[in-house]
Amino acid sequence: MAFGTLKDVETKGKTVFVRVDFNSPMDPSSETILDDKRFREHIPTILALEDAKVVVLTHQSRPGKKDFTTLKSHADKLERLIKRPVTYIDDIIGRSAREAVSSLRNGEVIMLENLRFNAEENLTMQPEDAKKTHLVRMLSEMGDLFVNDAFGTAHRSQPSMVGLPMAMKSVAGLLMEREVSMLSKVFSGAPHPIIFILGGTKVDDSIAVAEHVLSNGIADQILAIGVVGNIFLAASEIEIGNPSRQLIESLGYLGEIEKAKQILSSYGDQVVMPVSVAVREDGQRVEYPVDGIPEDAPILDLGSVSIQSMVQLIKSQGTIVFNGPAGVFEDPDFAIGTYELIRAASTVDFSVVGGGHTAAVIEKMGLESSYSHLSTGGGACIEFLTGKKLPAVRALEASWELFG
Ligand SMILES: Nc1ncnc2c1ncn2[C@@H]1O[C@H](COP(=O)(O)OP(=O)(O)O)[C@@H](O)[C@H]1O
Ligand SMILES: O=C(OP(=O)(O)O)[C@H](O)COP(=O)(O)O
Repeated sequence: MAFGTLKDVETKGKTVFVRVDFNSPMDPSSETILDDKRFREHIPTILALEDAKVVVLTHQSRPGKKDFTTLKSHADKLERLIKRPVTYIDDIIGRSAREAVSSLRNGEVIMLENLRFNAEENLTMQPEDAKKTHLVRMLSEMGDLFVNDAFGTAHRSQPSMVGLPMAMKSVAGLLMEREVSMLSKVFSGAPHPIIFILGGTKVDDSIAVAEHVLSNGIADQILAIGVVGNIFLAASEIEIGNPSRQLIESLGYLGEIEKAKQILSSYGDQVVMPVSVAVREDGQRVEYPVDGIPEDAPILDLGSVSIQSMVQLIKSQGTIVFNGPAGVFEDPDFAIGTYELIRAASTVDFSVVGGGHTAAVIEKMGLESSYSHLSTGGGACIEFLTGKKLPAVRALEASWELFG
């Protein structure tokens, strides 16, 4: 790693700012956190700082959204999970925040207010400009060390993510370190054959990943499922029916069909797509081969013939990267494709999962421990897999050069 980690620094007695990503699904009316996976993933980093004075920094949602809210419930949730008091401070850089930080004692933990309540945190800027923001100047004067553990936000070039590392000694937290190391292994060191299973609805991201990993010889094959699978079927001149075509249009992805065609013309023999699908007809699940999909029924899952052959293919892999479900798994009639592929992928030597929906199904199935890594990042994980260096990772590297 070209950045420093917790092993490289002394934290005892230091005032340590820890940037985490506790941005979680919330019920805005009751302020209840609906999924605490990100909290659980950051716990080892916070516990590793038990001799320090810990100041937790995070954001929740974005301005204008219903779940853009204060962090009282986040502090309560963290307190329950680490079984130590966590004091919520309803301030970021004002006098009460500064006083709370300066009066911290070793072993104490406080959480400052939602960073995005400060307008500067919502700006996208270069690290050198971010360093000059009021937010970064004030925060960096209050602490000795910055630990960035917020992998889920690592693709955002925002002041806390890229400015703080320019202003103070900074290292990666344990989650950031594990995410970067596990996702890097996909590019180098993971056992072949390597297959990328690309499903769900974020077609533009999936096409970008497919392009990168096929053109750079990272993946041996791509397995296209979900709406991504429908795009590849359409690119192969298969009639996918009006409802599925309309969904692609309404998501703004008609242009992706042309990109899928280009991928097929260069790497066609490495792209596996459905040979059979399940549609809804008269309220029932009905299966068809892809050359006989009805004109007026939506594709909602893989058909059993495809499920069987894809399960066999997945089981023969050394590595799988799983991003996005095979169908509308929220409806039990159309969940089997997603469940069977997830079960098969859990048997492979090295298995990495990106994407909240896929990870949530894996947790629900109780298969989390059978996977090598479930990323906490959605956009961050995808950007990483398209080969881009994430701004926060680059900033940690630059910081280590400056202060390490
Ligand atoms: N054929 C399909 N038609 C419509 N929606 C689909 C289809 N296949 C999968 N989906 C939907 O994709 C959604 C998840 O996609 P996405 O957000 O890309 O996954 P992830 O969060 O794992 O990255 C699910 O809500 C699922 O219902
Ligand atoms: O949840 C996040 O991203 P994700 O939904 O892509 O996983 C991060 O907290 C970043 O949030 P943002 O997309 O509002 O900058």
